[in-house]
Amino acid sequence: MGTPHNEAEKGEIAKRVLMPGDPLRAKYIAEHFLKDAVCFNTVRNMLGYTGTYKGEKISVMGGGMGVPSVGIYTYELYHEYEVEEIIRIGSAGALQDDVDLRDVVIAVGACTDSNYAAQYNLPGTFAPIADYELLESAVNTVREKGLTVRAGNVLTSDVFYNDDPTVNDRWRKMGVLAVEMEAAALYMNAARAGKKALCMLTISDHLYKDEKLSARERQLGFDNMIQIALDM
Ligand SMILES: Nc1nc2c(nc(Br)n2[C@@H]2O[C@H](CO)[C@@H](O)[C@H]2O)c(=O)[nH]1
Repeated sequence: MGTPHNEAEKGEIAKRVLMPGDPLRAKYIAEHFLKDAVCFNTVRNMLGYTGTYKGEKISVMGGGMGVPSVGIYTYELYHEYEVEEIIRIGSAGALQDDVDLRDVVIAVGACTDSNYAAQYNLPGTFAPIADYELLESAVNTVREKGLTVRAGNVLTSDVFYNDDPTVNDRWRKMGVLAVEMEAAALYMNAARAGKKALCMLTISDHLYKDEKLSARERQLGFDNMIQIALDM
């Protein structure tokens, strides 16, 4: 049957889904970390796979860039495919001096400049937050691996190239750790569906230091985060 964006049949997607932005990373994870991985979606090349890790069924699927894209794919996973947990594994730009390249940032909450929450007609400002059990499990796993983890607020922005150069300074003064473009939509969809979500990010660029990871270092950092998501 499927949906307008996902040709998977019901039952083909596991209860837990890892979600990188880039579908080619979903392919990479399926090929390098999962056993007996089977592709369940090729619509718009937003690749998704289901395989096993240490005997447990798990799926991995790209979510694309930005709130609208992740809003579509995660809504369908929760509502059409009975997915229970979605763990976004992505990358982000650092906003704080004490957040460094290769750090793992776990989004306790996701501030946003997106209008996504307007659909709920709430009498105030909704706080998009991670599921506590997933958060605790991820933080413990990162610590067991001796990696640096920062847990705090992130910014989910709808704009990558902002015409106003001062916006980052204003989020920075509020202690926001990093900026990306998807977490808030995932957290709002999970809250509305009564399901679980977590967003883990590796820092691949720094907005206040002229530092960037090489492609090799970016891949290494991503492998660490995949391992955390699989072992948590
Ligand atoms: N807006 C924004 N998004 C970023 C940044 N660094 C990274 Br990696 N991203 C993420 O990478 C994609 C944009 O390059 C989006 O999916 C974001 O989640 C950044 O400095 N700013």
